[in-house]
Amino acid sequence: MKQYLDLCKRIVDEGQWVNNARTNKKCLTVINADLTYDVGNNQFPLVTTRKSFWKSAIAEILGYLRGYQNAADFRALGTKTWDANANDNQAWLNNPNRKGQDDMGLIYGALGRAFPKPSGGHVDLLKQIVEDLSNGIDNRGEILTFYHPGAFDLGCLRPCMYEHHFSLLGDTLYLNSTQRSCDVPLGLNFNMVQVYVLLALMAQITGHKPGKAYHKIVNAHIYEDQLAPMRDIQLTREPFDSPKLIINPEIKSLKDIETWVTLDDFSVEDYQHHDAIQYPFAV
Ligand SMILES: Nc1nc(=O)c2c([nH]1)NC[C@@H]1CN(c3ccc(C(=O)N[C@@H](CCC(=O)O)C(=O)O)cc3)CN21
Ligand SMILES: O=c1ccn([C@H]2C[C@H](O)[C@@H](COP(=O)(O)O)O2)c(=O)[nH]1
Repeated sequence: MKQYLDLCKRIVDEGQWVNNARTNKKCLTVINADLTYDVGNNQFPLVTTRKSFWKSAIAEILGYLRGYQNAADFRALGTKTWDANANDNQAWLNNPNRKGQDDMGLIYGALGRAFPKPSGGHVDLLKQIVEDLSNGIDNRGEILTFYHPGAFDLGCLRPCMYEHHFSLLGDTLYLNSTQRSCDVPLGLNFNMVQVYVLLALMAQITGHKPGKAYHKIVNAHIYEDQLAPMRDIQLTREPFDSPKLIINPEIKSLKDIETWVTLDDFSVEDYQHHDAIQYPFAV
């Protein structure tokens, strides 16, 4: 939580204004931030200086792992966070590749679970990584990537957290996640939860202890209409101790994640938080 507040404060104090053409909004921006989450010691990085809708964040990462590409599937899992990008962005509505209401196109898991090979066909990156790690193999390239520049015009948004690299040291699993662009008031509140949950789940289904997750952010920004609530409300609040995340131990395989896991398989204990803050969302 302190790392998050330090980053928010750094943007407020040192950020530079950048015009963003896609959203037509100005962003107060810094370059490079490195956050670390101690998953092995259950230091769940949930924001406490406002109410965080952590279930929505977990629904998003489950949807990515399942390769979803439709906002209705994300809603069925328990989050509406993809509705606006699928249905309200004019550039995507005008794109001939959009296949109707709720279509998000070829993004995130839709790519990572079926990454096109130059020689033809696809590779399921996640399945391969789970197989390797389950057999104790780390080939120094256990990389789940969602980044395919050749597919940008086929999806509603380029992936923000675009790469997850897993590593084994003895019986402990580590994760390095990379994010190219970060909406710190809204997106990061979710992305911290997602990096944590991804390592915890992957360790659980591959039979390893979770270690640390390292989260690299390149462009970290606050949109102009989010600055006042961040600076004048959220940053004036004292954080509470971090809560604990409990994951159903019956989740034992990638198939389990693909077939029966729901948000009921996750719970948070001892979550003390300040009141909710509604931040504007840039589509
Ligand atoms: N501008 C922007 N920021 C983002 O963080 C973002 C995008 N676009 N587009 C793709 C996804 C969608 N994400 C979202 C979308 C909405 C919320 C949101 O509205 N959060 C509210 C309420 C969530 C709820 O009730 O479930 C919040 O207070 O956190 C968060 C992340 C993250 N990503
Ligand atoms: O997981 C996510 C997804 C998206 N974001 C934010 C970062 C940016 O504010 C927008 C994406 O806009 P681009 O013009 O494609 O950079 O969404 C996030 O923080 N986390």
